[in-house]
Amino acid sequence: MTPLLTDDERQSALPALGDTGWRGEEGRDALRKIWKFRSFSEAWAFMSRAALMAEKLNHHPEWRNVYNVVDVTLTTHDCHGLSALDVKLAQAMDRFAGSATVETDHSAPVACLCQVRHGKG
Ligand SMILES: C[C@H](O)[C@H](O)[C@H]1CNC2=NC(N)=NC(=O)C2=N1
Repeated sequence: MTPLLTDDERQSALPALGDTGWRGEEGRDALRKIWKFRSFSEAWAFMSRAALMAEKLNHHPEWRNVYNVVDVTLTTHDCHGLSALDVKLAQAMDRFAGSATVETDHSAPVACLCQVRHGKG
């Protein structure tokens, strides 16, 4: 069983991850980061490297890719929260992502959803 990060471990690891654009995920003990690459090809190259690291660590991301955007959530299902493996994978992903743009504003006001939208943009 993978242990949850202790308060001390959180204090020492999370602020630095916050500085690179990792955020908490609403309602979960999980880290989230959204990268925007220059192309799908660069996004895929990043995902390939991250996938190999995930296999090596036997620790896998929840992620979504749309064109050049990769939206990653890290948490440890085993202990229902953050463990040292999430910190390790987050740090590795930061190395692999290089200078890709980071989107830190994850939420849009719900008011934007009040009108039915028909396709196109
Ligand atoms: C059996 C195997 O060790 C588990 O299924 C691993 C695989 N990858 C995993 N990934 C993540 N994020 N959390 C886990 O608890 C986890 N468990």
